[in-house]
Amino acid sequence: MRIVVALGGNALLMRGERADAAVQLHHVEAAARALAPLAADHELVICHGNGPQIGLLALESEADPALTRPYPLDTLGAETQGMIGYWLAQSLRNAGVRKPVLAVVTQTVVDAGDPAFSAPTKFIGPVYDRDRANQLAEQNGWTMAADGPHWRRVVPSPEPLRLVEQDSIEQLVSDGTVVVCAGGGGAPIVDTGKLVGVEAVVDKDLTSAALAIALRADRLLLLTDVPAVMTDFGLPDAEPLHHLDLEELEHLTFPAGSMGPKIEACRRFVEATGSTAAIGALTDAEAILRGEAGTTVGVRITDAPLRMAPYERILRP
Ligand SMILES: Nc1ncnc2c1ncn2[C@@H]1O[C@H](COP(=O)(O)OP(=O)(O)O)[C@@H](O)[C@H]1O
Ligand SMILES: NC(=O)OP(=O)(O)O
Repeated sequence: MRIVVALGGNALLMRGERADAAVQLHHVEAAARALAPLAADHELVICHGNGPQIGLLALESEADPALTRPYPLDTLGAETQGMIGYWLAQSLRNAGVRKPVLAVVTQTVVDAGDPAFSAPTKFIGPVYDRDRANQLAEQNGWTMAADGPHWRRVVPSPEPLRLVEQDSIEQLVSDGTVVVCAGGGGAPIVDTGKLVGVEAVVDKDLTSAALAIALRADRLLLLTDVPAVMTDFGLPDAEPLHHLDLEELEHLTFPAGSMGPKIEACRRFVEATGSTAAIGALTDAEAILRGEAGTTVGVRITDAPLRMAPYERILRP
């Protein structure tokens, strides 16, 4: 099978956790161990998030007195692709992947007229209390928005139209290379005859869906820090959803900055390919592929019951 996996930025650096390189590398190593079996048996393309990481780089850039202007988000996005791609490529090899592994910096074309440029929704960086968020908004001209009980910076997140390096990725994956690409949704650019970076962070789940469709992938796996899509999420009677078909999706709504884009990515992939997409925990990658964990969207893989036991703590906080 040809599989496109999207790894959540939050799974690589959990909310409230120290952003030290060693902490993140530790999470990347766990991700690599979970993905290594997939790499052995399938064609594998790995995309990753960068929300926490690009926010940190933006803070550093804002605070650097040596700079006339802070680095733009497209450039910081490319930096996160290099950093996380390096960690992933190294950790996949250390996890025993014997195929060639290549991390590539890629660009995602967006529309300069996308309404997202005037309505920021993408959470980046750490969480703050309301006072600190107000202070940063005033100091740096940032837009802040509520993320659960906290506040966080939000930036424009335009629609991914296509990846500039799509054909090269197809070539590499067809040749048996495990490709790490489209990190942070890809460095956002507009194409007006000349490629120019723009101030945005593209959603990596939507980019992964666009790439999975372009590569004619058999599966799209969106791996994050929750074991499944849940009804009444965060409430005591939350229940995991084993399976959703396209019709059911029409009647459900999910939060814009988190589960919403994942559901939309699944919908687009399933609609375009007639195959199966899935959402679940990173550590369950193999079980999700078999349809035994997580939430599948599209063609149902198995009727076996969802493995609930390990998730009790998360499902019923
Ligand atoms: N119905 C839901 N079921 C499960 N998780 C949900 C739901 N609604 C919102 N979420 C949130 O979505 C988050 C995953 O999205 P996101 O934070 O964007 O992840 P990532 O950075 O890993 O891609 C979960 O941590 C959870 O807080
Ligand atoms: N770019 C992006 O979608 O990152 P996260 O997964 O960290 O939100």
